[in-house]
Amino acid sequence: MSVAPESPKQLTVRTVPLHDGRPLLAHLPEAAPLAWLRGGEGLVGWGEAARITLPAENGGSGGSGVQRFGAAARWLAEVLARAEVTDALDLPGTGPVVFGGFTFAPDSAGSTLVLPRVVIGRRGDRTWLTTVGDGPGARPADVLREVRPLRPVGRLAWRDGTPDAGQWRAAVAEAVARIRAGALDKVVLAREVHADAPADIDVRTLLARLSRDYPGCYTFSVAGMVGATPELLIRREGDDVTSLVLAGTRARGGTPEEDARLAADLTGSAKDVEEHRYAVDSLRATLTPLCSSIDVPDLPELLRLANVQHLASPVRGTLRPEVSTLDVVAAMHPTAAVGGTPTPTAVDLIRDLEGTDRGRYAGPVGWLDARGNGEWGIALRCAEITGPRARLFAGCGIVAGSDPDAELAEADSKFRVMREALTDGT
Ligand SMILES: C=C(O[C@H]1C=CC=C(C(=O)O)[C@@H]1O)C(=O)O
Repeated sequence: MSVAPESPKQLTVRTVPLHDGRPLLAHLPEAAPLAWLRGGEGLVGWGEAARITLPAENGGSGGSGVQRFGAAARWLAEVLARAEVTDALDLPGTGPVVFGGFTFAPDSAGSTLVLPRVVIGRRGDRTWLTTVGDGPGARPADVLREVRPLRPVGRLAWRDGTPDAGQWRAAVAEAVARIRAGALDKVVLAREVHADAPADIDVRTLLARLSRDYPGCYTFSVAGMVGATPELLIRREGDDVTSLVLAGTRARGGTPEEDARLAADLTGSAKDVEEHRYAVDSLRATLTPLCSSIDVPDLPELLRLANVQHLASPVRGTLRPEVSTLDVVAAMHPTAAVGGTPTPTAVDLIRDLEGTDRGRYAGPVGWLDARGNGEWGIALRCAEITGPRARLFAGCGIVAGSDPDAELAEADSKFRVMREALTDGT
């Protein structure tokens, strides 16, 4: 477990209104930017007042027996206990805020939470600045310095990941065979592709393109995981929670007629409706004991994004008072949109057939404030950025009626999000 060595004993946290109408991204410096943005609102942050990076849990190589969500909750409680907060706004996202990303698998190291030194947030017409620390550098005038302009990514060299496209197709066929033999109902299989840039990638460039092209998605950047996910695991404000379940996908059409045909094909497809139902059923089963009331629509709606269209079910609930946000996140992960049904069998099959560590892909990503308000998505349509390297991920829900070639094409349409964000001139 690593914690930022400079963590001070006492954390002085101040939130003040900010009268600055510029886009939030315009404030972000290039080094280790943190972001959670949707439609111009959200949070950006930088610097590290405190940080935890968790090791693999028991069972993995080098596993430590630390349960990652529980360890994160304990760390957060300790950090918040040291915070002296002055918060003039008292809104979701004001006061101390941590950004976080958890690994998909328990035996994978790297779940990370960061308390930034500076956060700028926006909700409706209100913008605020939160600083952590007492030094002269914590004054708004010092914090809001000019940042370097965004850098282009440069010419990329693309490589297939492991498994490659052919091997992944075979893995999908194997999964379909196991599902037809009755071993499980659904599994989500993912693959990766890699891109090498000529220099360190300016994550802000990717964030700017993602939030421009996917304004309805959650554009995020947390400790190197960068993407624009359409899938909201949980938003909490007070005791109210909302979630958006996605499963079932078609590409967008090149013409309005083709688009409508693909949409009708999706909503009328028994295979996709079944795939979606597994995801809704697993969410309902997980949320019901945590909520005093829950509202799940009978039928999914259509969610249209620039690259794909999905079957989508918005779910609302009221949390029981004793339940923490990280309890909910831990209980919901992995949903059937990224794991499968039944979950334990699906997760075992993912390990057998993918043969690679997903890292924080398909894990919960988001932010949390000291009152328990927060937004957590599932890290999809994303890439892990390490210096000049990008590792992109995309996965597809496999059920008895899945066709490996169609799934390969669907994964490609999901890769488009990050491929285009990484490509200059798009
Ligand atoms: C696993 C991914 O998407 C999930 C979310 C929505 C629709 C999905 C699908 O139709 O297969 C996937 O379950 C991904 O984008 O990598």
